[in-house]
Amino acid sequence: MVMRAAPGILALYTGPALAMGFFPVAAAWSLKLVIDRLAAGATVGALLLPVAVLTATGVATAALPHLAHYLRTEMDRRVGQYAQDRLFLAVDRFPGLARFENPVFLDRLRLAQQTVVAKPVAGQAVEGALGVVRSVLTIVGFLGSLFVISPPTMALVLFAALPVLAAELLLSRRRAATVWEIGPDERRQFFYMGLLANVEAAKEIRLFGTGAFLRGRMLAGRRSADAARRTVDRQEVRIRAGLGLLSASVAGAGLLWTVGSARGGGLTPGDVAVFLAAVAGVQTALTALAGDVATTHHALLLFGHYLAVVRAGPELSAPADPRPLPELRCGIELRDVWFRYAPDHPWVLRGIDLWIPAGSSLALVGLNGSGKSTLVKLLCRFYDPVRGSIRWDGVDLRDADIADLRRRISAVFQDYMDYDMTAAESIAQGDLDALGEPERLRRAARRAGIHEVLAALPHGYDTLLSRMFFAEADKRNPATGVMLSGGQSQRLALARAFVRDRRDLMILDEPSAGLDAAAEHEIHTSLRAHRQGLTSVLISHRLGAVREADIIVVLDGGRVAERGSHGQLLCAEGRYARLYALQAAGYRQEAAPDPATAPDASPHIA
Ligand SMILES: Nc1ncnc2c1ncn2[C@@H]1O[C@H](COP(=O)(O)OP(=O)(O)OP(=O)(O)O)[C@@H](O)[C@H]1O
Repeated sequence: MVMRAAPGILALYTGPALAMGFFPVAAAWSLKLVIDRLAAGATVGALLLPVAVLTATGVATAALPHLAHYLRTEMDRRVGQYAQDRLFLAVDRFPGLARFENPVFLDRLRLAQQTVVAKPVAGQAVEGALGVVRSVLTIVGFLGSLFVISPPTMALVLFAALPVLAAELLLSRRRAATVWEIGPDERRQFFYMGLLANVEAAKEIRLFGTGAFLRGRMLAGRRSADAARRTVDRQEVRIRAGLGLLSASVAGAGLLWTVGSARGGGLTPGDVAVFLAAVAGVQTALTALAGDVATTHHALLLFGHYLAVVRAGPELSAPADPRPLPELRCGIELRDVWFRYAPDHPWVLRGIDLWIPAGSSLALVGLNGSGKSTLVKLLCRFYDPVRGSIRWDGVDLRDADIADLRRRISAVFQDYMDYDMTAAESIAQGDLDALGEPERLRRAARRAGIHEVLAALPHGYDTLLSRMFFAEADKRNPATGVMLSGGQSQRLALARAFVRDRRDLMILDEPSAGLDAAAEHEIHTSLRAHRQGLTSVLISHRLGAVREADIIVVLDGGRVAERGSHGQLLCAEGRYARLYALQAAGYRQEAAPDPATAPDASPHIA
């Protein structure tokens, strides 16, 4: 990845990073030559070269780390950008919703974001790998020096190195495993942190006084994650202390031996200097080597999460040779559709058979949890039926290209989005081609009954519908951004669906739940007027809003309990008729004292 994202920088960085491995050995040998020649009364000319090498290595040792640091930082920036792009490209390509609801996958995604995008793990791996090579160069240079002076000392130093390496590898594996193990605790912690700082949650938290309770839960997650980290830290301290003792013993034994040999005339003063530099240099390089191996190992283990996300294939099958999905001419058929969100979850849809003729309006009604929203999610192919099929003019949705299908659908979902963008951009999310077509945006806004509100904003359609991006100084200036009311935001979501004109299927999942009665009436009248051959599926708990639909389907426990027109269902005197009567009675009772002040003219499912 580094080679793809920053090849030039990597090449530049490799040179100084490796060169630094030679410097300690070159400096030690130059020092030996200076000391030995001085002791032998050498001329200035004979001292010049070793002194020059000593000076040059000193200068390079002082300067190169700064250059290397700059190159490393630049490399991290480029790799971070590349990784971020690749990661979110992969996420954007997941066709369905299942991955976003899978906690294990969400953990991987979070770790990938934290370690590869936000932190330069790839750069760490490269630096670690180069560090390993650099340390090996230093160690080989010094071991060679020790071999010249005393082969047994070299063997002793080498022997002491092996436990250091083994221990560092063990620690690195433990640390990486801990990062994964504490995932659920961290997720819990982030959830509560988000909740405590969330403007939507702030109202309930304050009114219900749940702040301390939520904070307690957040801290419990934190304490549990910290306890796991502390265990690894303690293990690390114990192992590192033992290794330090081993290193000090090796250095002490070596020192005794060289001083004794030098006194006996077996070694020159320069040899003693090289020996001391070699023992210190090998131990420093070994510690660095072990640290670099551990860093690289840890970085690569974490990088595995990034690769798992980037390489995760589509969770919905994609046909090798997709069948074209033409304009809807006949209708959409649900054939014995069974669905549950996971194998260990209960069935949500249980054998739905449904025919939605092209050009008709179908309304789905039913109690909470009866499966209405799930059914429309299947129509958009966010999930596939577990059994049965959904056919678009006879073509099973699984045999068509998903992008083709979605191009033919427009929708307002129950949990519609509020975008922190300008009004124009927010509407144009429905069809980005409309960004350059203000008249299309205005037409959609008019249909959704929000045009007047948007036109009256300080910068009209170019007003930012958010207060979150401002500098402190702009905060008091309403022209920099405004907040819409809940109902106005819902109308904006409708405008977003309307701007996707010329689509075959319009899905409206409670499009008017946040609107007042007059607005709801106006929206439904507008929908009827603009339908013109459009096939629509409407979900609403207000039965007054669905009575005009061509077909009304009552879902109960994931099954179709009744179907027919409003009149037919009333005559059948089944569930629909009972619910309708119940709602109508409620309104009659409320409306009786003063019909003019009745809050809502259409009945609701209780
Ligand atoms: N993402 C999900 N994962 C697991 N279960 C889910 C998920 N979404 C919905 N369910 C479950 O599926 C069932 C049907 O939910 P659905 O949202 O389709 O009902 P609905 O009829 O639209 O309800 P409402 O009228 O409250 O909007 C519910 O029992 C719900 O708990």
